[in-house]
Parts: sequence; structure tokens; C-alpha cells
Amino acid sequence: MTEPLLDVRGVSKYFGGVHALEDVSMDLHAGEVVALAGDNGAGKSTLIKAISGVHKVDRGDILLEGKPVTYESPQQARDHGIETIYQDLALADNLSIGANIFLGREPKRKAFGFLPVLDRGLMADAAKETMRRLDFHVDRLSAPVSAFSGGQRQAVAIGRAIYWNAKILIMDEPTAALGVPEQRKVIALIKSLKEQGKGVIFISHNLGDIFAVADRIVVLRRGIKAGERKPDETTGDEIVRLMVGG
Ligand SMILES: Nc1ncnc2c1ncn2[C@@H]1O[C@H](COP(=O)(O)OP(=O)(O)OP(=O)(O)O)[C@@H](O)[C@H]1O
Repeated sequence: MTEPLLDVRGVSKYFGGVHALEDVSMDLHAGEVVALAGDNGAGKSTLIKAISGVHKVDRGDILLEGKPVTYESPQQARDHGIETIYQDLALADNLSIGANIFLGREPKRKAFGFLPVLDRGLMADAAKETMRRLDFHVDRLSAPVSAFSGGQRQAVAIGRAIYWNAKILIMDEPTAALGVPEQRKVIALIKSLKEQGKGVIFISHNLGDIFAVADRIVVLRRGIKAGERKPDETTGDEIVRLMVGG
């Protein structure tokens, strides 16, 4: 088997006396989707924050393509191709898809040799190309993203990540706030990321989504790894048992 994109080895993280993570290991390969399941307080958010540079771990190692890494900030993790999409999506509602892709990294061009101006053409082209790569159709690329549905907004956030060459996408409950048709679209998006060779980690409480798209399911319970299963070798009942214990 090829070297994993991401290898989390024996990671522990404590908040005062709380063992948020205790000796947790998991890996992620290119073109693979790993679901993180667990009850409230199981440590799912702490694990994705440890991987994405928000939290420093107290013990253990995180390796990216075989090399141990420590990130001082989420920006450093992003620079290494790890993008995290939280539930709020971090979009600027009044701006277009293109402007959201370039939020904080706006491209400039020289206008007639004078001061640089925003390169709106490049932004519009990037928006078009990115949504095409995701096979996601929106009627009006120039519309503010507030005009879009929840699933479309999720696509914009994913588009931004892949435009900037994310190798690993981490998604926190990507379907939680969506109706069923929109959930399906987001699941299709995750499948297309997998086909593009990205590694995807997603947190979900929804067993239907997990079984629809995950290659492996990592279950956390009270900070420990309660188990890891392939969907075709387990059942929803077993995953729930691992989540709640007993
Ligand atoms: N910044 C923090 N300070 C103190 N304790 C924290 C902090 N973040 C998480 N914890 C604790 O660590 C444990 C794991 O929390 P975490 O948020 O990772 O769980 P989770 O599986 O993501 O839960 P949920 O599904 O409710 O989001 C919990 O006991 C939580 O109270």
C-alpha cells in the first residue's frame, strides 16, 4: 500500500483534567474518505483541530506524506494542503463565488500601467473552472453567495479549498443543516473529491451519509478510539454500539 497522506500516531490532547484525546491513531490515503463518528464530547472536533493546526497535541505525532509536522497555526496547515471546512463555511455572503475563492488572497492586475486593480476576470474564470471541476451547476456565477442554497454554499467552500490545492479536506458535519436533496448533492461532491485523489475526513452524526460515502469509519468514544471499520464489514448497529459503549 502507498504511503498515507496523513498518519496520526498515538495522539493525546488534554484540556486541564479532561482527556479530550487519548492515544488516538488513524490514517488517510489519497482518494479515500474517512468518517469520524462519535457521541457528543467524544473528541471528534479536537482530533480535526489537532490535524488542522488549531490545537497542539500533548503527545503523539502527526505525519504528512511520511514527514512529522507541527503546525503553529491553521494557516501553516493550509500551506501544506490541509483545508478545514467548518459548519459556518466562512463565506462572505455579499460576495460572488470568485470573490469568495480569493477572499483575503485577491489577485491584482496592472491597469494601463497605473495602480494594480482587482483582477475580476481571473476571479470569474476561477469560479467557473472550479465549479466545473466539482460538476456543480449554478445559474449565476456572479450572484452573491447569499442567493445560493445550503448545498451550493457548501460547494463554494469546497471549491475554494480545491482551488488552493488542498490535498486533505476536513469537513465538520457537512450535511447537518441541509434538507435531503441537498445532502445528496454534498455526498456527490465528496465522491467527486475522492475521484480527484483528495483525502477527505468528515465528521458526521448521520449514519446514512457515513455508509453512503466513507471508505473507513473511525469511531471515538470519550477521547479514545473505540474502533475502526469498513462500511461493508459492519452495520449501523455495531457503529452505534462502538459509539455508546457496552
Ligand atoms: N477548548 C476546550 N477547553 C476545554 N475542554 C475542551 C475544549 N475543547 C473540547 N473540550 C472537551 O474535550 C472533550 C472532547 O470534545 P470535542 O469537542 O472534541 O468532542 P466532539 O466529539 O467534537 O463533540 P460534539 O459532537 O459535541 O462536537 C469534551 O469533554 C469537551 O468538553
